[in-house]
Amino acid sequence: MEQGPYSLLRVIGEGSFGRALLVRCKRSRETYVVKEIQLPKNQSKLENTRKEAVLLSRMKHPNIVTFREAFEADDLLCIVMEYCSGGDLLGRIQQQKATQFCLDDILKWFAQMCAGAKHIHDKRVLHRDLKSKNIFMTDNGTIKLGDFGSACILNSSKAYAHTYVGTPYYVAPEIWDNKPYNNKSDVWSLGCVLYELCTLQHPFQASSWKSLILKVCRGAYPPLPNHLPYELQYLVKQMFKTNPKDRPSLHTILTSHRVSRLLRSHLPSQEIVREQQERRTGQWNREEGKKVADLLGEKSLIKTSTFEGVEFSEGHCEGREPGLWHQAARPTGSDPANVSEDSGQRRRWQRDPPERLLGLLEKARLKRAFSTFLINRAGDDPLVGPLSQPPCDDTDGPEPEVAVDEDRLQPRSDDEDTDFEEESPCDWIHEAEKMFSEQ
Ligand SMILES: Nc1ncnc2c1ncn2[C@@H]1O[C@H](COP(=O)(O)OP(=O)(O)OP(=O)(O)O)[C@@H](O)[C@H]1O
Repeated sequence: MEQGPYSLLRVIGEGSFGRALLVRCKRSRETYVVKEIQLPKNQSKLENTRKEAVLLSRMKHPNIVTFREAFEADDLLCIVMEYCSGGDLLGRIQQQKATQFCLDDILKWFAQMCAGAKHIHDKRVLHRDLKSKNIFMTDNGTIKLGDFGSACILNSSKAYAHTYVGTPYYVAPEIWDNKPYNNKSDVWSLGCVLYELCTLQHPFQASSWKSLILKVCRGAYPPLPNHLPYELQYLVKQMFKTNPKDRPSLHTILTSHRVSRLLRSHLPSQEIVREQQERRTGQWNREEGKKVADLLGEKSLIKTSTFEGVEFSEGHCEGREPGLWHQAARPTGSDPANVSEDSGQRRRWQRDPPERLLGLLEKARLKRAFSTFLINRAGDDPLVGPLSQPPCDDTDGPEPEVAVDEDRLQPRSDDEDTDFEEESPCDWIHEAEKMFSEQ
């Protein structure tokens, strides 16, 4: 590092993927963060990892940590990015001690998070590890989403010793149920961050895996304090819908949700203008998309997903079994309540708690609160997670009054939404089971 264009100031932390360093550019004297990621040995995977890292890092948006450059040193891919001197949001929340944030700050920060995450989703990229620790602040108080793409980079190579899951406290119910990660899974995680901003607490507090997963899968969280506006309470409730189809997309949250007006009044005006321009120029017009799809029929490059008005370019779906899209498609006019029954294995929401997972976790040693969660292929501790195993795994003591997702057995799709899933879902529960059986 010292011989290159940057000099090392200090190590600012070590995450699940490697170290984060604070460096100074020798020429400009500006400070940056360098994230080190271990590179795979296999050549073709190496190329993919490089490409993906750079592609993902190059997303440009005022609410996304800015990429500067990437270079390789030894076996490490080093991604140089903007340094957010205000630190991460988790630190900011912890500084508050018991003093609640004012509503303006909550709305201003949350609106910016949504704008950054929406930008990623518009490009068909999933963050997969949204949490207050991955959300940063600049010295002028702007919110920046960081660390997106790490998950994809990590997943892109089997040479890595891990299968990526996410951060358990922020992971949506469908992930515990081994369903594919989708844009609404990011919405769930942002719901957790919004809840933290509103209460300084995590919505799903638990002292055991079992309790955490059951709470998440039931969508059971202590309600927000009454003094917060109804729109926010309603939004949180919707973001914690256990069925991803019932959660609003970021597009809906920012444009046509009850809370949109409040949020948009807290976004900088340039963001509103930018977004309107993007909508005018870049995005598919729904009517046009439908016409093209009708014309081309089965051979269409554009396929409509479970939800109307959703366009997928097949270019984005390489390697996906084509049949799955057919399973996911719902004819116009069919009853959304039946979608989960009719739409095939991958879309079905299982109503039972994930027994398979709970059984598996009984065997796991658990540690490290709030960390990114990986299935460790090589180690003797296959599940590295956030909670320490209590003597009795059954309860968390008396439950406080909780809001439960009452509608979870009667799914109600948000037909206006744009939905997409990860491209190569990994059956991580199966991976973990295999490892346990080999031990
Ligand atoms: N762009 C940045 N600006 C300022 N601080 C940063 C930046 N990126 C990371 N950090 C800080 O560096 C430390 C390490 O971050 P890193 O993302 O590597 O792991 P993590 O988020 O702590 O853990 P995990 O990998 O489990 O998510 C954290 O304290 C984080 O706040």
